[in-house]
Amino acid sequence: MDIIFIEDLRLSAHIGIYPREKAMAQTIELSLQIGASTASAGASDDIGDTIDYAQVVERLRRELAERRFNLLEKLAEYIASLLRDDFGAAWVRVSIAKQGVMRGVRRVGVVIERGSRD
Ligand SMILES: Nc1nc2c(c(=O)[nH]1)N=C([C@H](O)[C@@H](O)CO)CN2
Repeated sequence: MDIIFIEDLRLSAHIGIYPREKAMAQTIELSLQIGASTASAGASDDIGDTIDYAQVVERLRRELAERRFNLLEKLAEYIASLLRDDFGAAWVRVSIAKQGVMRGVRRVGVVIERGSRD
């Protein structure tokens, strides 16, 4: 399994369970590992033969600008489904972190893996 990755993408999102979080967007940090064969693109040198990570970033910016989530878990599932259903990823690891939301803790977050690595 080959991997296309996006590391520490900072996005503005409406996410959280508390009223103050629902009232305004906050910055989340997103890291993605997207499992897909890169062999075709490696042979053809054509962006049409692979998952374009620039398109992934653009799509996520648009989606997060429009949607609201309570939990990081729900957002992670949403992103995993989007990558598999709309971008054709066979396997994904989605890591999402919030920074500075709790006293004494630098980052909190979730990591999920979905799909098959075979
Ligand atoms: N497992 C989770 N725990 C918590 C979440 C979450 O998304 N998943 N969210 C919150 C609050 O929104 C928090 O980020 C505010 O400090 C608390 N626990």
